[in-house]
Amino acid sequence: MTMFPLTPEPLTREAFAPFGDVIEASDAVRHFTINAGNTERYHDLAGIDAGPDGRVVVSIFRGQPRTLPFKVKMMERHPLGSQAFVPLSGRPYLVVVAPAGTAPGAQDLRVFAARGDQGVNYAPGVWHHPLLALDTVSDFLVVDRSGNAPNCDEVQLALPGLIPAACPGLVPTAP
Ligand SMILES: NC(=O)N[C@@H](O)C(=O)O
Ligand code: NI
Repeated sequence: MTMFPLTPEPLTREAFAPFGDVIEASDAVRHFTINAGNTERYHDLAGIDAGPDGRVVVSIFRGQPRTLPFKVKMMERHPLGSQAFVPLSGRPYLVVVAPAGTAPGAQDLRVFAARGDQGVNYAPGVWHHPLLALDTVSDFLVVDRSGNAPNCDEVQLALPGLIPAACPGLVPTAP
């Protein structure tokens, strides 16, 4: 089985903008001091969307680590709402996305290496691979939609993508 080589890239707000939001305490986002100077608020970081008939829910995903090299054989999307992942374990992880719309092929995938202090929020309908924790069992706070209508479409990739063992974009968590 041939596979399509995928190259991880560092996660930045700009690069991830076509797919959603990056959730991080960066000087590039609006932030201001509150609580009589004790606390800095990094404000309004992600567009949380549960749609007209959904409810926003907060969960914790405890992910088992994936082994690299990793074959990306499927992708999924949530057409009715956004889905945000914020790491609680402080460890790097991988994010694989493709633009909302037509089912992606391996050549449409983007792979981002996220630091342990960066979260992501997938906009509704953005194709993504399910959680890709690395190295050790990792917890993530997840903010997404709960509702009655089905909200998870899956697609199998005719040609799998391959994430290499040595991910140049994987950087240690910021000090
Ligand atoms: N199925 C589920 O809730 N998780 C996936 O949506 C995922 O993106 O990890
Ligand atoms: Ni998902």
